[in-house]
Amino acid sequence: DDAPASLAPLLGSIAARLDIAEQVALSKWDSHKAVEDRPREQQVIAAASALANGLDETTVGQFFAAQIEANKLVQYARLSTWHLQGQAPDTPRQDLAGQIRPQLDRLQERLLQQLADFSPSRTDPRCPQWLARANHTGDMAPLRQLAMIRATAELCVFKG
Ligand SMILES: C=C(O[C@@H]1C=C(C(=O)O)C=C[C@H]1O)C(=O)O
Repeated sequence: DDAPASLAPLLGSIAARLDIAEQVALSKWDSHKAVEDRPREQQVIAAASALANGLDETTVGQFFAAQIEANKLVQYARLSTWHLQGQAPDTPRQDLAGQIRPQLDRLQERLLQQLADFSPSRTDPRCPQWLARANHTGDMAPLRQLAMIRATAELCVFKG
């Protein structure tokens, strides 16, 4: 009952997108901008739908909405910790519009390709178990685990 080979690369790219949330949160700490930016979210989803890769728009929209929700979850958690500490880490910053968002954009195509590759397995009854196993591997930080669970929440499709 091993997961199909297409799952690990998809989860790797989902995690890579979540890694970027750290930089996003730092940028928002500095700028005092809200975590949530609806117009930007709509752009992200529209751009993904345009690439589509043979996937239907509902699937693409739902998948990227989940990535965005997971990304915000990481940001809210980081900001909360930094408020508690009264400071954010003194690490090098990246520019949101000039560097961070272009990085997120560059991940889109890879995510879509990997989602398309995994697509035939989405309706497999073992799908939730494959994901659960992947999301409960020993060494994952609690916040990363929660974010991965959120990001993959709609990946499996239940039929019947
Ligand atoms: C990552 C950001 O923060 C939030 C998450 C987004 C995303 O995951 O793409 C988009 C907009 C924001 O609601 C951002 O502002 O770019």
